[in-house]
Amino acid sequence: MKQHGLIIKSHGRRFIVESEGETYDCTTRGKRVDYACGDVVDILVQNREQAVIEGVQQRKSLLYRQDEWKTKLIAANVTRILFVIAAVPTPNEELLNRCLLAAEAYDIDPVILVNKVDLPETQALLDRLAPYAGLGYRIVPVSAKADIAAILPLLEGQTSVLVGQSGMGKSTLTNALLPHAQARVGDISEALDAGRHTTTNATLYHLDETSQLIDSPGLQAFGLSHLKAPDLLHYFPELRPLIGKCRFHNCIHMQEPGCAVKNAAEQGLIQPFRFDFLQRLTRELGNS
Ligand SMILES: Nc1nc2c(ncn2[C@@H]2O[C@H](COP(=O)(O)OP(=O)(O)OP(=O)(O)O)[C@@H](O)[C@H]2O)c(=O)[nH]1
Ligand SMILES: [Zn+2]
Repeated sequence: MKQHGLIIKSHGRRFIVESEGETYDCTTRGKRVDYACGDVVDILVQNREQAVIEGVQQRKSLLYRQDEWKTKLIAANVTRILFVIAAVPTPNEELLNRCLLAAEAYDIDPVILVNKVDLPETQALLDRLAPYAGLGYRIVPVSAKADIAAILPLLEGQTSVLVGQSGMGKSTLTNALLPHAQARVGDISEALDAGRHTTTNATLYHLDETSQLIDSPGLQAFGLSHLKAPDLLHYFPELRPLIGKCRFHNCIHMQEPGCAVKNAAEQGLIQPFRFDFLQRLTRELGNS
């Protein structure tokens, strides 16, 4: 029997799918593994516990992670990205910028969660992030250990994902947000959960009827190779007004004369880090 389901857990080649009140351990056809937590899939039920994924419904969004070797899927159909950053360990601004760009490319409203506000070093980080608030990004200070109330309204009616560098407090935040949801997914058998710490790519938890939270492991880089260099200005809020202002319509803002973006950078109208980031990304996408 064919039916729709929601992937709530991905473990390499296996997926846990929720469908019509039941949970199935699913394999895929052939060698196909390009499914992600949050995907709505077509499944063929085989018995009470097993099914096969036959295809995937069109996605509203798809986030990728990238390591030295390859790109993998993080989560699908996410509507809210919560980027977790903290003063300790040293935050990676490149990762933040890649996350913001991935969000912009899908019109997802990203929120920068500044965790560990109890640490004295946090003020310096908030000062460093001020330019991002200037670009319109919401910055929400929290403490996973003391007070997470500011996060709750951000989750309502959304499929949210917490992402960030290892050590920023994602697991602590997730545990604080999930006391109820943990119990709800408790009916997935222990066997399916075995190896969770080594192989689970992501898990989706139901917070309430309309809100989900996807938990994914710490990541080094967002995969952005699906983007096209000529589209990049659309994803930088501060550069959008310059679209169409360069002398050459196909300007990629590297060496071209009459480049409005380069002129703006020279006049200090763009944060140097953001301009460098645009150029780095243009080179990266050009080579891919
Ligand atoms: N002071 C302080 N420490 C925190 C806070 N939240 C988390 N931590 C600590 O930060 C460290 C890392 O937290 P985790 O939740 O394991 O971080 P993570 O981002 O999930 O890291 P990975 O599991 O490696 O991806 C732990 O020692 C936590 O106790 C906080 O609000 N304040
Ligand atoms: Zn240009």
